[in-house]
Amino acid sequence: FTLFPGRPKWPSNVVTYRILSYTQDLPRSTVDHLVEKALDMWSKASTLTFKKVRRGNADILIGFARGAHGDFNPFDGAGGILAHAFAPGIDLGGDAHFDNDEQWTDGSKLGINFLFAATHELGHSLGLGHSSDPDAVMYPTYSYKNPKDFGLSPDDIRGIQKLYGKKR
Ligand SMILES: CC(C)C[C@H](CS(C)(=N)=N)C(=O)N[C@H]1Cc2cn(c3ccccc23)CCCCCCNC1=O
Ligand SMILES: [Zn+2]
Ligand SMILES: [Zn+2]
Repeated sequence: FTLFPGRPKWPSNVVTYRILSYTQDLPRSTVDHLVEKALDMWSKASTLTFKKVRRGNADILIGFARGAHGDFNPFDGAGGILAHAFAPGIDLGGDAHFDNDEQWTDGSKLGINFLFAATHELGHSLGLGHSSDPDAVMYPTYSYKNPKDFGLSPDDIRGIQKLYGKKR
């Protein structure tokens, strides 16, 4: 695993998040559920807990966008970069953006599995960089994983515990 330079992390073990925008590819409830599932994986492996907020600010703001969308990382249409997220910090820090030009799916082999991408992006939002382990969620390229046996690799778990400690 790798961490970001300076090892930015959230100062509190309670991290708030809010979903600002959705995709036409999946029902809102599915996006809500898969984000919660992704965060549950990270919280099970660490001392972190997550609180969803419906209004106002939050540490991690989650949204879908296409092309140029207000930060210095415009998306590139279908394929290529699927999403990006910022290391823990104020304002844009921790935020995760998903390219709405992708075909976001849940469970089907086609398109991009949203759960997998969300788990990867939220790893970045928590302070993890990329892993050289092809089995790691934090590996730089997307590959289809069977949702049944999809989960954090030992390398991902070592990384998150390095930053936030082991579950007591
Ligand atoms: C791990 C993801 C969830 C998030 C990362 C982006 S990030 C910032 N969060 N680390 C991602 O999108 N990686 C690209 C990397 C990539 C693969 N290729 C590319 C062609 C062009 C540009 C990028 C890529 C080859 C063609 C396949 C394109 C589709 C799949 N794309 C990827 O795997
Ligand atoms: Zn962005
Ligand atoms: Zn990445």
